[in-house]
Amino acid sequence: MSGAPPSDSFARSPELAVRRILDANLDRAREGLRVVEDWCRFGLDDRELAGECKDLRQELARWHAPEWRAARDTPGDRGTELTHVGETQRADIAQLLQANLCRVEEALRVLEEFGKLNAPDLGAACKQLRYRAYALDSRLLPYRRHQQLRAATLYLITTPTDDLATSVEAALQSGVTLVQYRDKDSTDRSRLEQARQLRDLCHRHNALFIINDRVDLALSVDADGVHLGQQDLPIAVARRLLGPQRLIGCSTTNPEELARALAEGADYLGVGPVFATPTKPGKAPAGFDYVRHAAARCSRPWFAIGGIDASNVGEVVRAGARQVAVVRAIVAADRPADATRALLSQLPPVTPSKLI
Ligand SMILES: Cc1ncc(COP(=O)(O)OP(=O)(O)O)c(N)n1
Ligand SMILES: Cc1nc(C(=O)O)sc1CCOP(=O)(O)O
Ligand SMILES: [Mg+2]
Repeated sequence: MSGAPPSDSFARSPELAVRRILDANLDRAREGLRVVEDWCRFGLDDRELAGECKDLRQELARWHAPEWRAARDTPGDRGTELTHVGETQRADIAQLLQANLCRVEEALRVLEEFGKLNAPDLGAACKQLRYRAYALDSRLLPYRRHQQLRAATLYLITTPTDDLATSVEAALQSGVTLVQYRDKDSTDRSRLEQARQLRDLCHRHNALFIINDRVDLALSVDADGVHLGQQDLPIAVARRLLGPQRLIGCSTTNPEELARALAEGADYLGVGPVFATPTKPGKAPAGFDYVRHAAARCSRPWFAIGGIDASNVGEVVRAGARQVAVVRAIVAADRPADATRALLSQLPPVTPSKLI
């Protein structure tokens, strides 16, 4: 390194710096917990989860030594102006919760590491608190999945292509938040590899990742759920295998199938085919009457599917759909990003208040 140090932080005593780190991260962890707690209390009406957040906050407050508070120097903190764009906007409650849980977990990890230097008891306590924060995170996971499902207006379903990951990534970057891996032709080895790759991609972009047909594959790659048709495993069998935390979608073509799928506990429905489509050859279109029926009767998220693209999605929305699923309109498009935007611009977003 040459020249003068870039900041006077080099001149601070390491001991003072560590006190400031402990002070800042004790606050950070408690603030994040407060956000999660208020949602559990006022949004979910879940006394037990709210109580766990409160317990964690109080436990942290007990560790906050006066000498660490005294080390605080907010005007001299060069980090207060570092704001990432993602911190000023949250798409929905699910994202807000996820961001705050991450904040808590990160702060606890920092406390654990720096605590090892001059507060080993704090370090050890924060390790335990971090495990409790992970447990809280996984108890909120099903709720976050349902929120995201309800907020997703465009569902991308894949079909094998030369560079599927590139198309899926373009769609994710353009606003898709729900992806289904559907591959009827490949070997299981290749499905496993592709599913892992797409799962990583989706989770990096905070999108839900669903597997078509195969409960075993969904479990193997830790997907968010599975999509089942009328000829696939019954919902009850899939639920036993997947547990209550993962999503199960079910294809329906008429009012009877829709009523049965709801009664059997599907988390969301496919409603179609709206139009005849070469992606599902031989399946007669259910048409707009069935879309209107779903709009009037379906209390859970449902996706109009079959032959939908940017040129006809407006009609589907006018028939009552607010969520649609597509294969070719994105995967076979010359520019998947443009195709995604063209579809999304015609699908009104769900306002956060409707997600509660
Ligand atoms: C969202 C969504 N809806 C319907 C389907 C079709 O499922 P299925 O009838 O099982 O047919 P295949 O996709 O397995 O050929 C779907 N995949 N997704
Ligand atoms: C996979 C699938 N299921 C349907 C159903 O009605 O259940 S229609 C369909 C194919 C949708 O593909 P595209 O967007 O290319 O028309
Ligand atoms: Mg199927």
